[in-house]
Amino acid sequence: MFNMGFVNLLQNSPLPATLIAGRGGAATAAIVSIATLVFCFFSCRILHQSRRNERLPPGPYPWPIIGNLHQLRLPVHRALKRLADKYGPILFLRFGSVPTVVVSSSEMAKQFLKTHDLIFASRPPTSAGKYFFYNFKDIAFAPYGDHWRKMRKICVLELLTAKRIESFKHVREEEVSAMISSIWEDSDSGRIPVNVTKAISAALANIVWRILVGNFFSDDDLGADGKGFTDLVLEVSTAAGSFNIGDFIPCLDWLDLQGIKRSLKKANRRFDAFAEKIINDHVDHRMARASNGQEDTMPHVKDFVDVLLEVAETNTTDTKLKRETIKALIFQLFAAGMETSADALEWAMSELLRHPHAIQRLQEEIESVVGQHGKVKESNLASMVYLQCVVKETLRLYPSLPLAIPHASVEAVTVGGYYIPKKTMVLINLWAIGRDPIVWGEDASEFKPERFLRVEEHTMDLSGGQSDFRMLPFGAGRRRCPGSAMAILTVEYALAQLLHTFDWKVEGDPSELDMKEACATTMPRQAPLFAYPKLRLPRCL
Ligand code: HEM
Repeated sequence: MFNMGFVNLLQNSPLPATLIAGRGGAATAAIVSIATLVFCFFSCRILHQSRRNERLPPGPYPWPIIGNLHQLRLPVHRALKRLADKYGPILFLRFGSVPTVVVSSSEMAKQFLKTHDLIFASRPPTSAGKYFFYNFKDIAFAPYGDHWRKMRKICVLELLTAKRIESFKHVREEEVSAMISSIWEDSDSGRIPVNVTKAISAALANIVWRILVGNFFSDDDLGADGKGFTDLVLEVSTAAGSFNIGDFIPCLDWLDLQGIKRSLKKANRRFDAFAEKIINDHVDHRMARASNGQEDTMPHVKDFVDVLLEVAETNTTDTKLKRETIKALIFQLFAAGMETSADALEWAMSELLRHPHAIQRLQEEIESVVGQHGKVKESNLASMVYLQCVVKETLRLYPSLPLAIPHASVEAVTVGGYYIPKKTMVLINLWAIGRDPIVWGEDASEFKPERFLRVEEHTMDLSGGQSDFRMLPFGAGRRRCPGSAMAILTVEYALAQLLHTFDWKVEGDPSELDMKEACATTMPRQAPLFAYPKLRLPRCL
């Protein structure tokens, strides 16, 4: 969803004239060719001048029009790491006409996200923000400014507070229990391998949806044409994660060569009707409760839509919310909260399955805290130090958004001795930073939760608000993830329960388990994870 990553870049490689001839005929192709030549001429000149006058960071020479786009391969975070190995931790590229800097070391990340945080706190304009999120009424794609500040304030002070997260404890407990039962059932009591990826995704969708909207997640809610809400999220994610030629070569934007704008607008129309119904239902319930006097006698746990409607009713102009904003937030928080946490959980399970000694150590720890028969409670997690190390190690190796969300500079600035022009897109390669051997040692690519047992690592704060930049799975600075506390709690809790209830086995040699990442918007496994569960604690089901 978030990673305006260049997921379909290679499939959608920019060959404008050919693409157009196929769609609209020779006349359009001729216009595009002329526009392309003119653009090519001017972009070469501008490029040449900036290279001559300013000391830009090093990088491969860009081609006219497409710049360095041809150098990207999937997965993009790996391709950018290879370029960083050649040119250094601050690397200059051009994606079409958009100047782009890739940051690949913790030292450099600190310069961008701490020293010059304010300058890089904006986002580049994207079609997803414009056409799906009601012209940037969301938070993640919104440029730095008043609207974003208001959204951030609402997220941090109203929606994702420690108290609010705690109020949904029962949701996490119920949904994790339901996941455990479904795993056991689907595996025919451990006789057939179960699709762990699917079970995790379903549980996370339910948890996040109930927190957001208050009722159970049903994929059929969206209605008519047989496509469910998950399909819609996938559709928008794919469009948002695709390379939209128009975002990078503005003179071709109007042509919508890949149909991305059309697809985003269509998805928005479908979602809008659905979201209107959600909001109307909430308004009706609130009125009914108020007229029955229930608000005082039977206070209920407010979901995020309740909270947003309350904020919308406040009279301060500072926080007054438009309906479109509520709709944009519903969709974005669902996608942000669900996909990322599900990815982290499935990678943790995958690595643990390859490392039986780590599973054993974890199970011993959990048992020592909750006993042999009890269920894990969220209040137990603080005593499970090794569990915390496993989650940190997973996020170090598998940051769900490997390139964060692109940042953009609001003014020109010099960083590390290099000139960074205004409106430069900045990609922070979180994946490369977490695997940097200079910081993490020669075994940086290996899964070793023990490395976090040292006090220095164990006390490391992952939220991105502190001064530690050795790993940044949640980003850092002003645009850091506001959902990190909720994410860590959910992942730790679900993982502890999965390991406490079952022993796990994969088909074949566990060390040979396929660990390739998919080229999606976030970074899930390429192949779903299948494993056999064996019940350890019958009374837990
Ligand atoms: C393991 C789970 C998660 C990971 C790894 C993760 C990671 C990230 C990262 C890397 C960013 C971009 C930071 C940047 O641009 O520098 C981000 C932004 C964001 N995340 Fe998360 N996230 C997770 C879970 C969540 C959850 C549970 C929520 C809320 C329900 C959430 C809401 C957001 C929002 C709203 C933003 C945009 C912030 C802004 O632009 O100001 N995330 N996340």
